[in-house]
Amino acid sequence: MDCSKALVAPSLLSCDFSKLAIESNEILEKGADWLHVDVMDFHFVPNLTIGPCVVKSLRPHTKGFLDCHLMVENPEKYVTPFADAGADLFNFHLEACPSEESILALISRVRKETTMKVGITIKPKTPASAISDSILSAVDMVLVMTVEPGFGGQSFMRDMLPKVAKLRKRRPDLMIQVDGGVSPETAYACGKAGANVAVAGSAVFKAKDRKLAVETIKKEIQRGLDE
Ligand SMILES: O=C(CO)[C@H](O)[C@H](O)COP(=O)(O)O
Repeated sequence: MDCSKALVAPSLLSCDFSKLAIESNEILEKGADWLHVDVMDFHFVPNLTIGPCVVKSLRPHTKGFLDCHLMVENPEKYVTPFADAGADLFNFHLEACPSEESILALISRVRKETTMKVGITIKPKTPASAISDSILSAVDMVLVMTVEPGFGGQSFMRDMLPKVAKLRKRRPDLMIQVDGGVSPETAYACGKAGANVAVAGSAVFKAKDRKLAVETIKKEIQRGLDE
């Protein structure tokens, strides 16, 4: 995975669920790199969204990279269901795990039992230092939330960017994703801090010109990365 290249992962949370496969493929044709799947269980966050059955239904209809962000308690229970459903990336929350050992064990299990890439996510109140060096060197990606997880359409938390910069300094070769309130206006700062993967829901799916929105976010992330 090349972290010097800007990627845009539109959040399917903001698409029309009745046309999930159509919306997914259309946004890929318009330049999106990945499809971001927001999995919420109504316990870890106060919302209930997509589960493995939906991912399994979508899988045969798209070749898109399914970047699954699990906002769930007990993420270890979801490894087999998401692997069987055809997820490409299993990204779980640090806050959902009781200890560093349990996180490292879960990462190893995903690697041993599946072909999925693995990521770790931190919520706004969790410092970058909560991700130990062992965890940081074991994952393919870190996601720094730039809103409180649970809902699309919230305002971007610019004060999360120093966390991105700290993580980028600790692992220059890592994929770093930002999620929440990312738009053509906020993307440059994300790239400048060191994030190379932008999740964007409302800024893409609610845009009049979705292609332009994807292209602009990607261009702005890349401009920040290149500076
Ligand atoms: O993880 C999420 C919410 O928990 C969503 O991916 C995120 O909020 C994207 O939506 P938007 O770009 O509209 O903020």
